[in-house]
Amino acid sequence: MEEFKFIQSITPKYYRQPSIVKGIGDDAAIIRHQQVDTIMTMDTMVESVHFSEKTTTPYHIGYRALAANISDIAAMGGTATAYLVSIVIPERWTDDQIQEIYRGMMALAQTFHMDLIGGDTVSGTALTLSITVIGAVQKDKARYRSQAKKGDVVFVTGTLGDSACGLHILLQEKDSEHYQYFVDRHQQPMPRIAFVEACQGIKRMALNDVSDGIANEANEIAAASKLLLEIDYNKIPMQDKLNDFSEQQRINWALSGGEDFELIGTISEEEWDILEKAAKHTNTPVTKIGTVKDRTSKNGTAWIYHDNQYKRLEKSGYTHLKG
Ligand SMILES: Nc1ncnc2c1ncn2[C@@H]1O[C@H](COP(=O)(O)OP(=O)(O)OP(=O)(O)O)[C@@H](O)[C@H]1O
Ligand SMILES: Cc1ncc(C[n+]2csc(CCOP(=O)(O)O)c2C)c(N)n1
Ligand SMILES: [Mg+2]
Ligand SMILES: [Mg+2]
Ligand SMILES: [Mg+2]
Repeated sequence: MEEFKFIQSITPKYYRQPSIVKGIGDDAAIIRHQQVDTIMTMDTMVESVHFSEKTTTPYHIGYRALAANISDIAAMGGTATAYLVSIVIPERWTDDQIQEIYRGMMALAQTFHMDLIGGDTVSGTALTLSITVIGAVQKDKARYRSQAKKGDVVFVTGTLGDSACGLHILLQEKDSEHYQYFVDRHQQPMPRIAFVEACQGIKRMALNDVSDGIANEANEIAAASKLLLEIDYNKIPMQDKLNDFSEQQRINWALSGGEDFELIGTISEEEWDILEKAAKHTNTPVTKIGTVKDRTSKNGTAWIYHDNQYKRLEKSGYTHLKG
């Protein structure tokens, strides 16, 4: 499809958010926020790095790419309002497949009441989706990685390792009907926006979303807060069906598999009750998995208790550039 026609085909007929003063159709979009802080985030998904023909249909490529970005808005404690999509389209991709990618994004955008307000279209060699999401959070209510305090509880939402297990099943072409749950968790992650919205009454909370695996994200909170995060391996929430796989696979997936798009955070014991209520209210499983400590020489790192010993939880998740 010709570029102008393509842009026309993905232009929304109306905008859901009143803050959008100008959407698609000019040199750039305009958003007007007055009483709230604006959140901006961008993540990119590339064919054969983040998805392949074996693992993801065009619809799910769009869905997942937008979900990964909305997850970062949730990790800041906000709500997502609008998004911009830069797409690199190789020649062999058909018009229908590209429309399917947009259908996947539009389905999720509808769930979160978001608007597509711009982007860019170019031809190239690997299908690439680079998405910018704009969000909003009550003034001074953003949840930073640096907000952990000594004595805090470390918690995670949902279960960990599901997405990596789903990826394994898709790549190995295992009986995916029996394991459809894991495949769905890989293809259609649900960002925890409802939960963070329900947490608005909480005074202080550190948050990070699980894109690379908690072995990374726990270290990121420890580093930003200049404290030590101690995690008990036996408390990490995992699906029962994960027991069908080896202990080594389970550990790898839960700690370093990534792409679960759950949240890992820290909160004071005093505010835990409010968090539990928010979790119940939004049907979000939450599990205490550790504690924040102040150990001068080890601050900035995460540790894990497993098989009766404490070990450094090395950053072991997915990294794109190897030093
Ligand atoms: N190429 C870049 N140019 C400018 N800033 C960048 C670039 N890459 C990452 N950043 C910034 O670095 C910080 C960390 O980014 P990172 O992508 O690691 O976080 P994330 O999106 O939470 O993780 P993930 O990419 O695994 O989902 C963010 O503030 C991000 O905007
Ligand atoms: C086909 C295929 N192969 C491998 C993976 C696994 N994978 C790719 S990127 C990433 C970390 C998050 O990336 P980022 O840091 O860019 O957010 C992971 C776990 C996949 N999803 N699909
Ligand atoms: Mg990123
Ligand atoms: Mg993140
Ligand atoms: Mg991200």
